[in-house]
Amino acid sequence: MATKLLKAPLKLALIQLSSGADKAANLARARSKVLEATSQGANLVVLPECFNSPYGTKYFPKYAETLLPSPPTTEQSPSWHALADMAKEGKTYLVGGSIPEYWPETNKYYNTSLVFGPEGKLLATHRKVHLFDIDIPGKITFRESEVLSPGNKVTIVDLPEYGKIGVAICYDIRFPELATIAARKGAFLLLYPGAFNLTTGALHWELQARARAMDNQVYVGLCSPARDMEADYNAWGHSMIVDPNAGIMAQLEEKEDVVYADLETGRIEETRKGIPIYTQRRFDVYPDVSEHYEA
Ligand SMILES: NC(=O)CCC(=O)C(=O)O
Repeated sequence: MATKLLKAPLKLALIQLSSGADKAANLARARSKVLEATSQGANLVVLPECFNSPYGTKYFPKYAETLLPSPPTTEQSPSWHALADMAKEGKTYLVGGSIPEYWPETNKYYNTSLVFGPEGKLLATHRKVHLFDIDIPGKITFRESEVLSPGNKVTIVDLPEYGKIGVAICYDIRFPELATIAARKGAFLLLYPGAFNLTTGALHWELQARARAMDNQVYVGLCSPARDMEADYNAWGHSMIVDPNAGIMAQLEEKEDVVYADLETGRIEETRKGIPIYTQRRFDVYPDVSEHYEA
């Protein structure tokens, strides 16, 4: 029998973390929530975008950490070490949301996600590829590119017991090519730490999650910070997990909480058998976006 994309049942947990200005307090809170999730049996835990700081261009330089040499020292990157320790303590795979990263050689900042394995080893790094630059008059203007530089790769991480996952950050979800490349390279799950807001969250959060699942017939998880109406940026919340048929498995409200779902082997194959878009593509009519990507 052909191997399934998801090789073993997996409990996924998304932590809709409430964080504030105190980085050490944010890291301690993240640790307690990660361990709460692993005590419930989670094998893969996800934190939100900018989980260790407020979200906003003025905060990126203040909270940025340097990730080289690898591993960095605790002074260079307390978050790197906190995440590695959480993963090891909870014996879990951990997608560490994202943190602002500073790259001294080029004097550039990035919005970066660190992925750790159950032994506390760094497995992958994803720098947000598409920067959140939008202007909806009277509603929201935001320009990450005033401070940040974009990453330049698709991130696919192999979790040996389970299979491959695609990791990207927030606004990246609006660019379906990243998702399609990861899925065509064998990912069973696409994860997006992300902080939509009250305008775009209401418009598109659920739609984006379900669309990426539907297009690619894979599981999708979106992990938001909890909403804080005292903060400069009000996150949408509503962290959610979607199945390969684009059905919502579980979704939170806006408060701090953890959302879980049991991902089953065979669901992707069953979905693709029923609606076989996966084998019906017409690469003689349009290009395969994954063709030139080396996993
Ligand atoms: N942090 C982000 O990238 C926000 C993206 C967002 O709100 C959107 O609508 O897209």
